[in-house]
Amino acid sequence: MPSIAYFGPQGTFSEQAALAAGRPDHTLVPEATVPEALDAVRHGRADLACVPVENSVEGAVSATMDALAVDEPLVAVAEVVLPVRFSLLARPGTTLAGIRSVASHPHALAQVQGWLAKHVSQAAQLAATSTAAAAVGVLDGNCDAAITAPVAAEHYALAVLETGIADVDDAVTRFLVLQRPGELPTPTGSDRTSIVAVAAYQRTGVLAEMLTELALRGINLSRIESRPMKGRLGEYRFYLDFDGHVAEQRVADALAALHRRCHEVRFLGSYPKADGTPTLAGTDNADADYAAATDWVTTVREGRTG
Ligand SMILES: O=C(O)C(=O)C[C@]1(C(=O)O)C=C[C@@H](O)C=C1
Repeated sequence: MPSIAYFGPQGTFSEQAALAAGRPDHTLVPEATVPEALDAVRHGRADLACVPVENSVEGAVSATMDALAVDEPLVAVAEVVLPVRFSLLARPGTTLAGIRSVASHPHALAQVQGWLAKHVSQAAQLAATSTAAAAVGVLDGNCDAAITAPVAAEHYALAVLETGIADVDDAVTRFLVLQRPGELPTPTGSDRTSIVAVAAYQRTGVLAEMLTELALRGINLSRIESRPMKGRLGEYRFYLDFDGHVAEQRVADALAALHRRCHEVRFLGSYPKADGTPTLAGTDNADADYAAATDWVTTVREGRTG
């Protein structure tokens, strides 16, 4: 039976995202960390991995960004965007006033700072590997309460002290569903392409050059992040998300240009956008425009026209 590894244990937002990915034939396999979920796919223990990539409040999930840039390449085949509101779970009988420590994933804690300051300001905040791992920590007696996904209450014998917690009402997290490189998803007209590019650092204006390759082809950039290369200061990987599918000529053309300009380009997938909004493309950049232009150059080369 095919399987999806997700950032677990049971009861995380990542599990919810894996369930929402629309693969009812896949069994769900919890992994303790994002790199382990990705490695499960790299090493053939799972067919797909579902991991968080960015949150509208806290930004990039660096564990995911870093793990996607190294080791065997994986490519995204889908994205899932979930609204993020949290529950506060504790052992039965615990009161808000009695909570001395509250644990969660750092991303989750960052999204509820206002609520914690107002309601449990006395509690020390502890980092857990995930929201559900924090719930396990409460059961194990390592902390008094956990900030979790609401669904965690169905998996762990803990009391729900509060639910619907969010400093930002409309907060969302975006997850990627990834597989080993293989057949690409069919273009839908509402697609996103993700890449990681390592620029030639010593060249002045190199980032502007890279972005110009997209802009000239009418490609809409939807996200740019940088992460350090780790070994030295001043060297970065750039993560670019942009509208369009590599099957479209303007995107293929831009990728080829980036490949020429950069030390390294890693393709992270072309996949349907979760919100279904149509691909934004400037004028004169349709496949037919590229085909007509290529035909014309051919006639010039063959001496058939001026
Ligand atoms: O711990 C979880 O439940 C996760 O799926 C991780 C994660 C994250 O990394 O941002 C996902 C969504 C929420 O924003 C908080 C935590």
